[in-house]
Amino acid sequence: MGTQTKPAQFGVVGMGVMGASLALNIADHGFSVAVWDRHPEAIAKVQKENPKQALAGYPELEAFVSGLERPRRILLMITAGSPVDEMMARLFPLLSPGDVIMDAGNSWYLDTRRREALCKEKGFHFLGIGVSGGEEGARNGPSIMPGGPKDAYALVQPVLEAIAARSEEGLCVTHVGPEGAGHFVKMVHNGIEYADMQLLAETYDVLHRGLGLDTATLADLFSKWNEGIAESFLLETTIKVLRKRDPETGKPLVDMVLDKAGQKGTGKWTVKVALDKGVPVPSIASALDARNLSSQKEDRVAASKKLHGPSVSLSSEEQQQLAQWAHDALYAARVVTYAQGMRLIQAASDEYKWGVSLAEMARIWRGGCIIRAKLLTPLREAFQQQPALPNLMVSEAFAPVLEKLAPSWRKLLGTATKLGIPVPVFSSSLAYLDSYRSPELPQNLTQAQRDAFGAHTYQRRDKPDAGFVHSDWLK
Ligand SMILES: NC(=O)C1=CN([C@@H]2O[C@H](COP(=O)(O)OP(=O)(O)OC[C@H]3O[C@@H](n4cnc5c(N)ncnc54)[C@H](OP(=O)(O)O)[C@@H]3O)[C@@H](O)[C@H]2O)C=CC1
Ligand SMILES: O=C(CO)[C@H](O)[C@H](O)COP(=O)(O)O
Repeated sequence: MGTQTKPAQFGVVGMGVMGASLALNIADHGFSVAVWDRHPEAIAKVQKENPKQALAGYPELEAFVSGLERPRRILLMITAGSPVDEMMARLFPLLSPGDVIMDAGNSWYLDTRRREALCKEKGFHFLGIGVSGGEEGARNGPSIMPGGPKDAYALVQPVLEAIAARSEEGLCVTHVGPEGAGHFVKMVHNGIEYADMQLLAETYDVLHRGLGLDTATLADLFSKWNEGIAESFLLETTIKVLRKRDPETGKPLVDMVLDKAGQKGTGKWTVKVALDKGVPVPSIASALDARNLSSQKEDRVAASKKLHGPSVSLSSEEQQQLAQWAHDALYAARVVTYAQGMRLIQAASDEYKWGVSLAEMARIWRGGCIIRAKLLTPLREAFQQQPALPNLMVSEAFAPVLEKLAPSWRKLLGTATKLGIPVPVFSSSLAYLDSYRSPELPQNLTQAQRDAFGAHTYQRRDKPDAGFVHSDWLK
């Protein structure tokens, strides 16, 4: 296992996929790193596979903590939830005032607030840090979203800045805000990730099943798209996935994958929080529902025998234009998805007085993270020019783009609906755009219905100062 005599500058707890990669990344940048995992063999494995990084591994937690220079900087990269509380409880008796605990997993932001308060009581610092980029990002440069007290951030800033991704717009790390701001932003990042992934899945479905393009042709088409405005890490990943062949059958590997999507919970949290805060995020909610519905495989198979879709063919215009419509709709729907996520972050930042800069969030997402995309550059500029922008969709940069692309988007939806191919995120995103741009919505009827059956009262348009009134609708 091996220990070192000179105290290590940084400690990492958890040698799973992300913890091991982050520890190696930190070591690559010249910091001495001590590591601990509850299973010593996990430590030995990382050390054996990476002899150059010389990680100091400790099977005993006490020795690991003693082996760190003060103030100790300990990053937890373990399963979110109760394991983090358990780990902190084990660390507390071993720490000294001024030591810093960082939780870099996908933790619930209210847990982060609670943990920070608990650490403060005990004289320790606590940071809740969102990390995005998967295993590769953690190893070579993730996007990092740290939240917590600024003085605690200052103690770890050089390390986080050394290991973060760099884009043309700078380092992909910044202090997001106090308390759970970092984990909140990471949660919304994941919500956007769900919607963007589902948009790509819907695009693939319409062009594959609807237009009959095979996976190789789709990969070529998406590669062309990825050279233009639609460029993104998730599109790039989709291309790689579509090109992969199954060594066993020689078929495209994606065709061998069972169509039941899993999830670990951050998408669900995003939707729950959005509901609590009254911020509509229909694109993210539809993506979550799409995963949930996909998991009901047996029901879907049974239903397919009773509920039949349309039997129609595409017009020659649809055959020629569908790919272009899909391209335009993908970009426009993505803008709308990011608009919802940004609105949700703004709402939380206002409520908790976090002072999160949306422009900075767009900047640190430009490299390293799963939702990095070309559109984040004009998105950042939009929030830089107008920090109090009510919604990204009405920005000078994006309003004309949405105007221009919406006709293609409507055509795509029309064609998909005609074919009976589900496009839940494309359609809910367009409904969001259409609702947001409507000065009139039919909720006058909703209010009248509420008042009619439950005397819930309503406001009159012609007497705005009259307050809430009731009518006897049913007589
Ligand atoms: N994978 C990804 O792409 C990303 C993951 N994350 C987040 O990072 C965190 C870690 O994820 P990942 O590395 O993928 O997961 P892994 O399952 O690979 O690793 C989990 C780690 O947590 C440790 N662990 C679990 N329970 C306990 C406990 N009670 N006490 C101490 N250690 C415990 C495990 O130890 P042992 O192996 O010994 O059981 C292991 O080291 C999660 O919060 C995840 O949501 C964030 C961004 C991206
Ligand atoms: O945090 C991440 C990326 O930033 C993870 O990849 C994300 O948790 C995956 O989520 P899910 O398993 O729910 O699809």
